[in-house]
Amino acid sequence: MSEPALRAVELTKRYGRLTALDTLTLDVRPGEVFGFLGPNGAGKSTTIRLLLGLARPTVGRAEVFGVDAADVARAHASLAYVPADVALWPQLTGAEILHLQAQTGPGTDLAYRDELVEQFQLDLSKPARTYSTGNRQKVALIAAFATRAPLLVLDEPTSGLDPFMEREFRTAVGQARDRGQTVFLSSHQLAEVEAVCDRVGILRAGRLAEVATIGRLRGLHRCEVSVAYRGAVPSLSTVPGVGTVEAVGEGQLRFTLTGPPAPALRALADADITALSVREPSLEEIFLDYYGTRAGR
Ligand SMILES: Nc1ncnc2c1ncn2[C@@H]1O[C@H](COP(=O)(O)OP(=O)(O)OP(=O)(O)O)[C@@H](O)[C@H]1O
Repeated sequence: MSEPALRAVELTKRYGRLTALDTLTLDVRPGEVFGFLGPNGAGKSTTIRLLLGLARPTVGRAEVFGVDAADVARAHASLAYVPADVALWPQLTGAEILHLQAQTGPGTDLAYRDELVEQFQLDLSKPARTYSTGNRQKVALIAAFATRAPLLVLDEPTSGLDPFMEREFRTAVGQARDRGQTVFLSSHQLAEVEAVCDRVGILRAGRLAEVATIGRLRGLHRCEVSVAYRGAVPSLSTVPGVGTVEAVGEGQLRFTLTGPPAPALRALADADITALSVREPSLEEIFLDYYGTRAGR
């Protein structure tokens, strides 16, 4: 399929005077794992509801593999969705729910589903009303990952999972990618996005602030270089890309660097450098650059 798995064209949602999503234009390519990152209230769930045809855009449109999101029956034939708050039929057991979903969804790989039940250590014999939040999330994730749907849409998929289960989740996303499925997941967990996503979109107060691969996102941001030197102090203050330079001890300097390192390396080559280390920003530092201090609308 050459159509994008998901397409948003100037997608906008207003609730009265509040613009929850502001002219979002975005293509998610078939086969990629796309992370949609943003703090509480940034508009992630609103975007997902619009992409799934669960809410109507004020302006713009959304498509799933070229099908208008409003054409729910056709659009949903090629996707599986796990909402942020999973609701299950309380009187049915986990096994009965998985059976029901396999019969009504876009087709399920039953052998793989059994493997997932093992991986996620889910007790299928219990009625869903006795399941914890995390166990309800597991049922929905297992049902979604076991489908052959070309697109998986996961809203805050690990919010109820413990760290061990988060690891299983990451494995399952990797297996989905290997099978060629597209995964679109929203998250405010940076480590998760960093671990599983090919590209990430950063949403801030309803607007898309950036779309980039994890590597490029880091490249756009400053890294921190520490050097030890003998003799004359390296002259860096006018070098392109070099930001703040600070002396951190006898014969030691630390400076920030943005963009290509060649000019800084040339400047350092003229000094007698005895040690050099480069620290890349963590995704958390990049995230904080976008949101200022504490994330918020
Ligand atoms: N039905 C609604 N009516 C009015 N305002 C709404 C409605 N749904 C969402 N909003 C508002 O739209 C904004 C975006 O909310 P949304 O739930 O999409 O954010 P989010 O990024 O998913 O946040 P979280 O991470 O907390 O789930 C918020 O200010 C929210 O209060």
